[in-house]
Amino acid sequence: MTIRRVAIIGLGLLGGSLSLALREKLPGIATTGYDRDPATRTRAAERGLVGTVYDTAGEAVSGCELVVLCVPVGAIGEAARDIADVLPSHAIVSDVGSSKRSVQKALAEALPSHTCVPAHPVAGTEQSGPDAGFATLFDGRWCILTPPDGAPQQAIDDLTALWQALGAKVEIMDAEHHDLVLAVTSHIPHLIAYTIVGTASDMEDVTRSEVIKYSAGGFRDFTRIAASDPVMWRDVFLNNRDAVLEMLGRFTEDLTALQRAIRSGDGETLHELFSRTRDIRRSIIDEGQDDASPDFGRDH
Ligand SMILES: NC(=O)c1ccc[n+]([C@@H]2O[C@H](COP(=O)([O-])OP(=O)(O)OC[C@H]3O[C@@H](n4cnc5c(N)ncnc54)[C@H](O)[C@@H]3O)[C@@H](O)[C@H]2O)c1
Ligand SMILES: O=C(O)C(=O)C[C@]1(C(=O)O)C=C[C@@H](O)C=C1
Repeated sequence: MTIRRVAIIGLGLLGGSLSLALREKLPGIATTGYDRDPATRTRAAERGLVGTVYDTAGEAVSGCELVVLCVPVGAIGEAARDIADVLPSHAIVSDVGSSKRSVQKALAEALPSHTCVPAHPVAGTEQSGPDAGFATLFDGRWCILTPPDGAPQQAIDDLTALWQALGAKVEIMDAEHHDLVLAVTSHIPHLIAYTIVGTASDMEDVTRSEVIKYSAGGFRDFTRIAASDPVMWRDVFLNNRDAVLEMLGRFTEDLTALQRAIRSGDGETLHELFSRTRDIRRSIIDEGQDDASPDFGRDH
């Protein structure tokens, strides 16, 4: 199917970036948008994020071939129900949510007769809202598609071609596997950042000005991640509960082993782990340079 018109529901960081990337890289495609927050709709129109911002989701999806839901994963069901009665029957529905199992279920329940192909562009920042988006966010980044069994190949191909045209590399994955992988690579790192910054703040009596004063070091990296949107991340943890809890169990065991090594003065264990993790960091950097990743080296 030729995609001529794309509706974007949710005009924050991801919706805004997707709209700007579409407008810049695929200018032949018309874009429409809706956000449930009136102030966001006004700002999105001022920034020209999409061709037309509508006051209802129904108007935004009218006549489109593709709808992309760019809302927190806990709001996907509601956003899909909002358009269910007016969505053109041939339209493909996708999303950008950070967890995929619950999204797949919510879409199947809300839109049983439509073609739904969930997606997750693994690219973002700690910013949110209609001013946060930028057109190059997806350049050289992975976008993981998690089509349910029986999804039409044509729809998968159309979505793959679209994300590739926006600069992303596409991978197809089972939703369950996606959630397990992302629990380790994205969700638990965020949980650790939220925890360490929370712990430091709870210790304010002891640390007070030192937290600010010395935050140019490793702690500063954690504060960037811990500044990420609270609604988005609340929803990620509630919607990827099983995978996060499973991986958190393994993480806790490894942390306990390190605790034991420190207590018993086992420097060999510490040195071996730290050498291994340094190699991992170096290989990620090498890969990033090969990809010319756009935000590599930004101020973390
Ligand atoms: N932030 C990241 O780094 C990142 C990266 C990849 C994927 N994601 C995923 O992208 C999605 C959007 O995240 P974001 O960072 O753009 O958040 P954001 O807060 O910047 O934008 C979300 C927008 O959705 C709107 N919204 C909420 N419920 C709605 C509804 N029912 N109907 C219409 N609009 C609604 C909000 O008003 C808000 O403007 C989330 O599912 C998130 O998991 C985020
Ligand atoms: O760079 C960041 O700020 C991010 O947290 C981006 C990040 C990630 O964890 O890598 C966050 C959530 C996503 O779903 C995808 C990307």
